[in-house]
Amino acid sequence: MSGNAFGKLFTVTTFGESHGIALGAIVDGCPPGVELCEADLQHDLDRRRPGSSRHTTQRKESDQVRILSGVFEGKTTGTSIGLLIENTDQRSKDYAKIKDQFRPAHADYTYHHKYGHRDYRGGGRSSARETAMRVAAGAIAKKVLAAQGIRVRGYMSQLGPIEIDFKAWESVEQNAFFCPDAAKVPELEAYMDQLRRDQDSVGAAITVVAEGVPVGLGEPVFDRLDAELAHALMSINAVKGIEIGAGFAAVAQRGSEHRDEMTPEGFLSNHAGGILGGISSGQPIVARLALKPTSSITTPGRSIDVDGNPIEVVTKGRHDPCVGIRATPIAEAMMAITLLDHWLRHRAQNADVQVSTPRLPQR
Ligand SMILES: Cc1cc2nc3c(=O)[nH]c(=O)nc-3n(C[C@H](O)[C@H](O)[C@H](O)COP(=O)(O)O)c2cc1C
Ligand SMILES: C=C(O[C@@H]1CC(C(=O)O)=C[C@@H](OP(=O)(O)O)[C@H]1O)C(=O)O
Repeated sequence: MSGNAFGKLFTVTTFGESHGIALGAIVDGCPPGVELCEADLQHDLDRRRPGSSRHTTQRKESDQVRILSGVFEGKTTGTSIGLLIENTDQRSKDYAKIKDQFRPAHADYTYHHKYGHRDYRGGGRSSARETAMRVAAGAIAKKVLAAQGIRVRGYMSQLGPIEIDFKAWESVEQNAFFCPDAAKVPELEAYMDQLRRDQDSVGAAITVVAEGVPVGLGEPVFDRLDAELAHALMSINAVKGIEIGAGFAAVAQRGSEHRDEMTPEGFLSNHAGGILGGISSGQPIVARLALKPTSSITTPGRSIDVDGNPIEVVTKGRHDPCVGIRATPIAEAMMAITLLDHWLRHRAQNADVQVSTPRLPQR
């Protein structure tokens, strides 16, 4: 196992390099009888796709997905779903100059030492191009969850130094940033335009929210839902931090403030982020991701080559000046995959559990 699979009952395995022939995924554990077609996956793939605004990499991929197996007469069969996206716009010559160099903050140095042989074209397997397949698999998970009343959505909550308050879900899909505050978009655009002129990159934060999650998903000890969510979200390229609910702000809170008090009408706050004891509480699950700035920039930086000589690296080519701009659909996908896996596990073990205590209304 080369660490390319995720999940226990609903599992996702991916293959393919950024400049190889194609990317693919094998999705196992999807319940049978789910109506599924390529269009169900394409919407989220289009949201993630490179080259769709001037603020992202200019690599132009249509990311048209094909369902190769696991669907018959428009419905999932319960067997492995095979997915394929062809690469069509590789420009491997961009990487010829840095083939024997290590870009600081990319995976070149670690892949070189781990494997002794690496596909330098586009970073090979280390490229975030791989996340297209997670988004395709995540769209399947979203569809199954939606039938259970569970909805996973995300938005950009910070771009570099610019903090973004949540205003409206409707705004999120109406700009290139997944920004929930339409009034902030011109500031984000101006910041990105200056950043490109500066030949630099910047980090970002993404917030992902799952609503309608029933109480009970998760496991009490090792596979705690928060631990598995952190695993899933941290496995996205360039993610350097995850918060659930209050996250690191909990450090400065007092117990009397942090605890989410309960009334028969529901919880009065959600500092827990919808998870208590590793198990969903029925409140919205809220996670925040910190993404680092892109490593591939044209500002010269010090590094070494494969022979250990000091060099100056300048990475030309087509790169995202802020990788967080395209990360929202990826984060949604990883949350949806994790939740569906736990939803199936919970159903398998606890479908017959009867509790006479009423459940708190969701708010
Ligand atoms: C959506 C997305 C797009 C990315 N685009 C680029 C890019 O254009 N250039 C680049 O150098 N890194 C890009 N990255 C980040 C690299 O893939 C990542 O930094 C690299 O794999 C090293 O892994 P690490 O940052 O997780 O340690 C992107 C990441 C994401 C999530
Ligand atoms: C291709 C995608 O993003 C790529 C992610 C990436 C990286 O290093 O992660 C580097 C760039 O690759 P290339 O130099 O081949 O264009 C991005 O364009 C994609 O997301 O589909």
